[in-house]
Amino acid sequence: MSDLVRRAEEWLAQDPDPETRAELQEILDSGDAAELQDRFGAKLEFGTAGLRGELGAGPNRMNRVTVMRAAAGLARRLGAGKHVVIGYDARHNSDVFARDSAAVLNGAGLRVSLMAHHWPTPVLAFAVRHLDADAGVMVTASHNPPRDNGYKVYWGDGAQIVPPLDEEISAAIDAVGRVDGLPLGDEWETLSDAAIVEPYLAAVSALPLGDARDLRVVYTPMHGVGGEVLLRAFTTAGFESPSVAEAQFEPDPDFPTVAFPNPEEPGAMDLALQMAEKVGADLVIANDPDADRCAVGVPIPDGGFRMLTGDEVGGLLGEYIINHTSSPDRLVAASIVSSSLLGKIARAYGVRHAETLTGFKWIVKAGDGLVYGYEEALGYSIGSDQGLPVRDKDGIGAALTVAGMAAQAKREGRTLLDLLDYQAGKYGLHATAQLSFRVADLSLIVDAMERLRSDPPRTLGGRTVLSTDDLSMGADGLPPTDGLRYRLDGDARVIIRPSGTEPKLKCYLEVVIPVTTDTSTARAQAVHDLSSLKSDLSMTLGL
Ligand SMILES: O=P([O-])(O)O[C@H]1O[C@H](COP(=O)(O)O)[C@@H](O)[C@H](O)[C@H]1O
Ligand SMILES: [Mg+2]
Repeated sequence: MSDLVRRAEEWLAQDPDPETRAELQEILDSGDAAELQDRFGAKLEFGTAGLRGELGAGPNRMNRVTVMRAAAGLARRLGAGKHVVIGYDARHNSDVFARDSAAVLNGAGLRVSLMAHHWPTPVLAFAVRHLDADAGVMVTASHNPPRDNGYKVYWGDGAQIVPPLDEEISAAIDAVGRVDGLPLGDEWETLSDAAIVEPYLAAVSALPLGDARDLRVVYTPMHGVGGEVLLRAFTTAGFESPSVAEAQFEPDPDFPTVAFPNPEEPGAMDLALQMAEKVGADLVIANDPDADRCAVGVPIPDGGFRMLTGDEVGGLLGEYIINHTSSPDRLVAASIVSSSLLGKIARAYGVRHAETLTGFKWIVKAGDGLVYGYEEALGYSIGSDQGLPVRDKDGIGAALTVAGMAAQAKREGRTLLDLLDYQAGKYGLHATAQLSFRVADLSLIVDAMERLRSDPPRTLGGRTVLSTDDLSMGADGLPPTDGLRYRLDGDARVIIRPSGTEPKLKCYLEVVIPVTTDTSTARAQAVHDLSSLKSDLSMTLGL
């Protein structure tokens, strides 16, 4: 306890933020050992997408001290004279964290370009390469709850950092002394709309979008920062401006109309779907709050709309991009927790295919010639024969490409659902689902993984487990990662892994059903099979 108190007092003495100082003083005064342990017994580490955590005082929270330390560590690892671009979303304190980072980096002798406004994550990822910078920082917690914030770090190749670079930066952060002793600079360049958003818009509107433009689109940025840039992207590319879910259009760090600002969460799409019914939309598009994810909804024949899964959109875009590129050494990639459909599509066209670990930082590094990468978590990076303009997932480039594809289908008298049926007939119905368990105590996840390893399930959802891969030992030449993969009887697969961005255990399910009579019979079978897998997994995991 006394050691924790000492660390807390040392933190308090250097914290420039009166709010977190008051919060920490209160904890110290109350002598709340559990709170101190939670905040000072651990520190935020680089996860799937940078640092991410709750706002509040202490090294295990996002706050000005954590951010200044991260920037100082990054500065040490890069060295004076290097150029860093900084972007930020509209969350609580994101702009403050961005300015603190700019001051620390500049104070350490680095050149800094700071976005003039809260723009989407893909604009920052684009900017790193467009400006030929050495690194980038995006202050965002993406789709996490309002109380969180985060720090995505990019290297000069425009992709988020992977090991061992993240470990090297962590070590450099650990070597930072007190932040109140850091030299602060105030000479940085402000990146205007013309300097960065316009070139980004030019790049995404040059993607292979086809030439059909007749489409009625409803859009929501889910209280995040995608709105303005997405609407401009649509009109720049020649589409009519989408109708917007007004109550969610302006950035709002409290995300007032949704429980979680994640298009995958139940209820998050309600407003946009109501609007889509009202205007008779052909397509509903949502971005997550930092606009790197893209969710897609379509009208269904019996009335109403349905959201497509990330894997459904991933398969459609995959075949579309293969059909709209021609370079001989093209490569497409997806993460191992995504559907196996992309691999089958690639094989059918004689295109190279790669599987990577979860996280877009891995997907964009799948290899040379990458024209398309996707993951089930609504993440897509779209390219052309010239490569990917954004080496991270891009919810805006993806939205445009889906719109281009849907408009082309519409011109031919078809819908995206028809395209899905076509793919099911050609490759088999690849149906996927996710089951995730949010926990208050991370040790529950550690225990669940340990139980699975010590007492491996023999069957899941009534299917025999044919083989188990412990991904922590490395599998298929991939770097080791905490996770378990089960291959099941009858072409089914389950992967279980702890999230690297939220306190969640995630299970990714896939069943492949051959289409023998018609797709609706196969779909009904898939729904049944996935739900028995889900209920069996819930029981097995006991979470
Ligand atoms: O949150 P975002 O939109 O930055 O997205 C980040 O986190 C997602 C969830 O990761 P995990 O399953 O480890 O929580 C990853 O799929 C994604 O590649 C990564 O960029
Ligand atoms: Mg995001």
